[in-house]
Amino acid sequence: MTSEVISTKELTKMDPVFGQMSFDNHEQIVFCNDKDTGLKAIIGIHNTVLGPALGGTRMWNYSNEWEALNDVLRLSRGMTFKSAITGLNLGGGKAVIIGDAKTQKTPELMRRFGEFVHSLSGKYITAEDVGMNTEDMDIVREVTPYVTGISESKGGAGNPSPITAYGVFMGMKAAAKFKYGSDVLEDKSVYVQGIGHVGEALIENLLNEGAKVTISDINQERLEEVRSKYDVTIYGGNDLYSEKMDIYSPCALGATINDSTINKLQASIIAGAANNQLEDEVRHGNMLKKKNILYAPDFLINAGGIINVYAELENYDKQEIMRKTENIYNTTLDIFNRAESNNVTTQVAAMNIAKERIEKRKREQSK
Ligand SMILES: NC(=O)c1ccc[n+]([C@@H]2O[C@H](COP(=O)([O-])OP(=O)(O)OC[C@H]3O[C@@H](n4cnc5c(N)ncnc54)[C@H](O)[C@@H]3O)[C@@H](O)[C@H]2O)c1
Repeated sequence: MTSEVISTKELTKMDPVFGQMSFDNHEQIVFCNDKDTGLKAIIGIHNTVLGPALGGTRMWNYSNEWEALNDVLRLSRGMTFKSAITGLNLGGGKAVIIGDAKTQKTPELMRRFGEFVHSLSGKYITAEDVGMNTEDMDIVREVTPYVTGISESKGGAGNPSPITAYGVFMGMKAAAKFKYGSDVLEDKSVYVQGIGHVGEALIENLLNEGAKVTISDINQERLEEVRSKYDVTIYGGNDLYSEKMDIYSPCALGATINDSTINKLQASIIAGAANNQLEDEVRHGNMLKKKNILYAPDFLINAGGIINVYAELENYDKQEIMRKTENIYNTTLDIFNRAESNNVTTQVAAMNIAKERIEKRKREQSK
């Protein structure tokens, strides 16, 4: 990946850490290195006003350290607002491990990473993200209690992806309600970009409701595998953004909504799981609004995963997880209504609520 947004050339023009464009008053950034296991990781703690900074660990073969740093800065900031808007008592954090998850991830490396997490005494709590799974978190659990997303057999809430997908589905239905007057997705054409853990589970929800699903992925084998299981069409063209569709659902990586794609986009709704979908929150939020494309803010509708792992900390059960995730529907509708009445983008409307909650807690703490 990329730095999803800024080119390395741009990144290296700025001061290495605090001067980065993606630096947004982060509380702490921890660089972790271990020669024996080959671990090179960065933990980003953005904000802990509402609680410990919880966020997954992503393992990715970044082209350089600038890109890894930029990613962890952006992702950890996103977690702060995700937990805030979802009403969880958690702050925002995230970690990235630099390397290829397929060839460089070993139990020793994961354990060593867990020790670094442990050294922060609970200020940061980890979980899985791209390149990680519940088994990896089980290994981290051997050396620290500050980890969530562990297997059900080990007392955890299990794989968060189906819950994330359900939340995205709820957000998408709320968008349909707002846009078309009905939240039924039957016969709506939905393009799911990225059919990984979340994408596949989302497809199941969509097909159950009778939506017409087209899938795309850079992994051809994965496309064939998913098509063999479900009644979906594989996208065969080379410019998905120009296709006629009702709903575009980005479920791969971030920043796919940018100057070039918005100009082409024919969808009337964007609702997906990927983090940081807008390359530039303000500019691209405004462009979507102008084009009358309804954007369901990513950090609002993809919160099912964090609701699921939060259950491990708060000891609530599956029913409560589902209830909280289903509530994403109401929160999303509320955001759309606020955005419309205040004439702001949906991203701004959602961010304002999240920021208000953090500011309120800060005031209470300073009393
Ligand atoms: N897993 C969760 O619970 C969760 C929670 C919140 C947010 N998210 C976000 O949702 C997204 C998907 O998560 P996941 O767990 O399904 O990841 P995953 O790694 O299982 O799947 C990602 C899929 O996207 C594909 N992909 C990568 N680049 C692509 C591209 N340019 N075009 C098309 N496909 C591409 C990959 O081949 C893979 O199949 C990520 O951005 C993740 O951060 C996931």
